[in-house]
Amino acid sequence: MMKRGLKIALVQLSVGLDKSKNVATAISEIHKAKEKGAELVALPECFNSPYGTKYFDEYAEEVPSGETCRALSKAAAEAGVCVVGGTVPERCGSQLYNTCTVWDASGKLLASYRKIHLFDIDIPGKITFKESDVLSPGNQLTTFDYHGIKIGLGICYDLRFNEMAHLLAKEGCSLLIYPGAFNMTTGPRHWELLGRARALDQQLWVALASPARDAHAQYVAWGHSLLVGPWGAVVAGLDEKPGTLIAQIDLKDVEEVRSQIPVGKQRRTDLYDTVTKSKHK
Ligand SMILES: O=C(O)CCC(=O)C(=O)O
Repeated sequence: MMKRGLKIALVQLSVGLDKSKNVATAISEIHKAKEKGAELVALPECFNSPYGTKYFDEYAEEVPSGETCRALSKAAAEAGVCVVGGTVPERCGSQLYNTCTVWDASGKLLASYRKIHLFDIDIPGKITFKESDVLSPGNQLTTFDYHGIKIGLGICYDLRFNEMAHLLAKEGCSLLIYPGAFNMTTGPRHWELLGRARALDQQLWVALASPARDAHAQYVAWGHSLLVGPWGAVVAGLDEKPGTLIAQIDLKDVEEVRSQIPVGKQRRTDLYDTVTKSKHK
């Protein structure tokens, strides 16, 4: 019988300048999460490198041949767990991307997703960030299947784009996973609100995995990794410190809300539509 749920772990890692140490911490937390019963372990955005445009080139690796990918594949196989490998700065020829890789429980690459919406914002006196100074955007929406559940991927700033979440839901996703690293300005204002909004609009589970907060870092992450259910309520969440959230995802909740409040079937697509384009660019 097809499995109806999944126990997932969101690992809120503390990330520093030492790349090998960052990767080693991630691997050790993957094993600990497995021991606590997790079937899928998700890591945060930019978990092998500090987050910042000045770091991406130095920390970048090829996907999937780089050392971080090899370590994730090995950990997934040894622990026997699916790993959503947060993100790493990816080098491909002369381009850099912000990329999430997914590994199945035998260590095989299941999916690879390059952030499609780059984080370019300017809030004077608070935060100015321009990923597009050094990164290129991906051009493809990405889903994968695990234990009979279709899972969609987004990365951080992608969370702000409801059309993307809508298209992933239309592809059949019941869970969207966003490795992310909001900051001390937009984190308290928007992180949870956006996670809940995407879950409520699309009537699916939403998991947000952040690095832990380091008050001395150049970019201070908000933390607060969380899991939102398809009714739009936060089911579990962390504070700003390193930690791991483990929670059960049940497909029954998705089916329940979608049948009881059937907005998915009530859309007036005769008047409007959202269509996937440039899928294979
Ligand atoms: O949207 C935000 O406020 C933060 C986004 C971000 O930090 C990112 O995309 O890496």
